[in-house]
Amino acid sequence: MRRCFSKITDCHLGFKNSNFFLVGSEVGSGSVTRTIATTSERSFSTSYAAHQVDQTKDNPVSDMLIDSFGRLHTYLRISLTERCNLRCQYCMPSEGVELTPKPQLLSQSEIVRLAGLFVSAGVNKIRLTGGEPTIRKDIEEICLQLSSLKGLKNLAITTNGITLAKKLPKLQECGLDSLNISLDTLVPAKFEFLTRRKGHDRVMKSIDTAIELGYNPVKVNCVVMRGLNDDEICDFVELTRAKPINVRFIEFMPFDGNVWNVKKLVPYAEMMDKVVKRFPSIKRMQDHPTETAKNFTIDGHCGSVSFITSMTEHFCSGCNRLRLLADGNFKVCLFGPSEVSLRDPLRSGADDEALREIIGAAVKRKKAAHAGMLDIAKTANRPMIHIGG
Ligand SMILES: Nc1nc2c(ncn2[C@@H]2O[C@H](COP(=O)(O)OP(=O)(O)OP(=O)(O)O)[C@@H](O)[C@H]2O)c(=O)[nH]1
Ligand SMILES: C[S@@+](CC[C@H](N)C(=O)[O-])C[C@H]1O[C@@H](n2cnc3c(N)ncnc32)[C@H](O)[C@@H]1O
Ligand code: SF4
Ligand code: SF4
Repeated sequence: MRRCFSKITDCHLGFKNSNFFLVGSEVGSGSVTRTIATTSERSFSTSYAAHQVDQTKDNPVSDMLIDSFGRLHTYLRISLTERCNLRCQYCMPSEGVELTPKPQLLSQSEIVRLAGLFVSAGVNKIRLTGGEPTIRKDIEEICLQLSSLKGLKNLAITTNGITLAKKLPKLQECGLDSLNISLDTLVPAKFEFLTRRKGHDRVMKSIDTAIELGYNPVKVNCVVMRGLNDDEICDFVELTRAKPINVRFIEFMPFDGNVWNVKKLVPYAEMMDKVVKRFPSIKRMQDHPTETAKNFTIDGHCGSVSFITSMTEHFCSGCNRLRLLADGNFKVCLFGPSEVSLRDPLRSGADDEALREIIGAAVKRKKAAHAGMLDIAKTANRPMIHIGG
């Protein structure tokens, strides 16, 4: 994706006193180089500057997508369905979740209309998620229509990969640019335990199909849980030696109905200790300031490794994400319970301007960061399967 560095040029990361820091030369200030963010003090006074790198010149970000901390929201996650063909323990309760009746879910044309509104305001990346987005029957048509939106630079999907191998060639033709596939274990029996369903071989096949079709990197999302799959961290890293994949270890997050407790959380620092011992050449890469992941390379590996540290080192100061849920609710933060319906005004005949006002007001109410770890666990929120990650 092409980036326009409208205010900051020549961004790079440095490393000092155990902190990575982002340095940028600012246009219009005599190219003065200064530290604009560190991992320990990624403060909000600097986040606006860091965010300028997320603007594209041909699709500038309108006020509707800028929050009260100056964060530019250029990434929209759309949940296409609340249903899924797996039942992952970390995502949903064993008894399943309450499903919104079909007529109350967004139709294809409603999704495209709302997405068009966001893209015309400056969103340049859309991720389809769910539930499992690939089980939606009209997914190809949705991809085709979204990928045609002027100003959209990247159409991505997060999927469990169960039915992906068969569907991917067509989805690629319909404009799907990037792929994240979830896989938490390399052991088939454990997969069945974790997901309460069979299908490990199908997910592995989907990863290989995605590589064959030229997706690079194929991102592999692995939620790490103590006593369940933390013994497989180095095996996942080993996979990146020969496969052009980016394995992303995700800290286990609490949501309604999942099996989270603090003892099951494996903190980033602990995961990293394991990896460094076995792969001492691991090196931090330059991260984009709005990314969820901290990214690393290892000598001799054609893939890479990342960590998504929502629980122990949040990345809220660089947040550029908004969420449209399958029932048409708009959610400005993954961990925030606050939601507003876009479906209802849309169905009552609201014009684009009225919808923009509702969206803009919700964005302005977005908080600086999420609550502390244990507070998140106590906050009322939906199950993850409704939110889509
Ligand atoms: N705390 C937090 N976690 C997020 C956010 N967005 C995604 N995640 C988590 O990151 C993990 C991977 O999510 P993905 O669906 O692959 O999305 P992504 O990390 O934005 O993917 P890329 O666009 O490829 O970087 C999941 O556990 C998500 O719940 C966010 O805005 N905040
Ligand atoms: C909710 S799923 C939806 C998309 C698709 N069904 C899938 O599994 O990839 C999106 C992402 O959220 C991650 N996820 C779900 N529950 C989580 C939790 N409790 N903590 C961290 N990540 C979680 C999944 O592993 C997946 O990568
Ligand atoms: S993580 Fe994805 S595959 Fe697993 S239950 Fe949730 S929505 Fe389904
Ligand atoms: S927790 Fe909320 S504010 Fe923080 S990165 Fe995620 S969506 Fe953004």
